[in-house]
Amino acid sequence: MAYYPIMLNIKNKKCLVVGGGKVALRKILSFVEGEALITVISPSFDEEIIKLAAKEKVELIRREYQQGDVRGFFVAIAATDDEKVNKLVASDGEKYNMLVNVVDDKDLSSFIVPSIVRRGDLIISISTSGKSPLFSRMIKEKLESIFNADYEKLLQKLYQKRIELKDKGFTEEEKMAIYKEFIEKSGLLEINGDEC
Ligand SMILES: C[C@@]1(CC(=O)O)c2cc3[nH]c(cc4nc(cc5[nH]c(cc(n2)[C@H]1CCC(=O)O)[C@@](C)(CC(=O)O)[C@@H]5CCC(=O)O)C(CC(=O)O)=C4CCC(=O)O)c(CCC(=O)O)c3CC(=O)O
Ligand SMILES: NC(=O)C1=CN([C@@H]2O[C@H](COP(=O)(O)OP(=O)(O)OC[C@H]3O[C@@H](n4cnc5c(N)ncnc54)[C@H](O)[C@@H]3O)[C@@H](O)[C@H]2O)C=CC1
Repeated sequence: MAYYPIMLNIKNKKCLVVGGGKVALRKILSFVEGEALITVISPSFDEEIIKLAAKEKVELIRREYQQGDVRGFFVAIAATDDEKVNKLVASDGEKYNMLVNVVDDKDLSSFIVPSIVRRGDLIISISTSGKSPLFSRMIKEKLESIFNADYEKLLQKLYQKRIELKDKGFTEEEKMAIYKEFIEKSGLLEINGDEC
């Protein structure tokens, strides 16, 4: 089985995280980036989560997960340290046809979360299909040292150019040549002097 990679628009969508520990925090932070309406259910919360909830759209519900809690959410992440609870969230998600990520079991997950290098709108996503999350993180760290803020700026310029050239009567080939020249001139895709 090969995973199907997508970019989800979660803005103003109700997203649930079950669990209030370190892994939950990481997943909540990525929901915050996506401007989701976030609910977290857990009998206890790490300090960082409590701080985050004070300034972002994060609702904390201090109790254990109860069967059916996933109802009405767009996506849910089971991030507790209790395998049984994570399994219950997964089976609830299946029942209601939802997207569910289970942090300790990729086979029960309808999606898994990649490692990300974010440079504004440029998103480089790395996944090992669940085989080695540490390897994902280390590849991310390597890419972070290569893809600096210049790439974000170049992307913004390319976007401006695309808007500028839209409906101006250029052929696709002509537009591609203009974009390519822009990219080549920047030198940002040259590795050891070679264009990659
Ligand atoms: C399947 C997946 C499900 C999911 O969470 O979506 C999953 C599952 C598991 N992770 C485990 C361990 C670790 N996870 C990390 C880190 C990250 N894990 C992330 C994603 C994923 N982790 C999905 C697949 C990603 C892929 O395809 O590569 C990242 C990329 C994104 C994120 O979590 O937001 C984030 C990097 C964030 C960053 O970029 O910095 C580290 C390293 C660290 O913490 O530094 C370790 C310890 C080292 C190691 O084990 O490799 C365990 C064992 C737990 C145990 O033993 O108890 C399981 C369960 C299992 O494999 O069964
Ligand atoms: N996917 C990933 O990237 C990774 C996954 N893991 C897995 O994630 C699990 C969680 O790890 P951490 O966040 O470090 O653990 P943690 O101990 O920091 O947090 C666990 C949280 O689960 C909550 N919880 C326990 N029972 C609950 C219930 N019935 N309902 C709701 N919440 C409940 C606890 O209150 C606590 O907030 C680990 O057991 C491990 O298997 C660990 C590392 C990385």
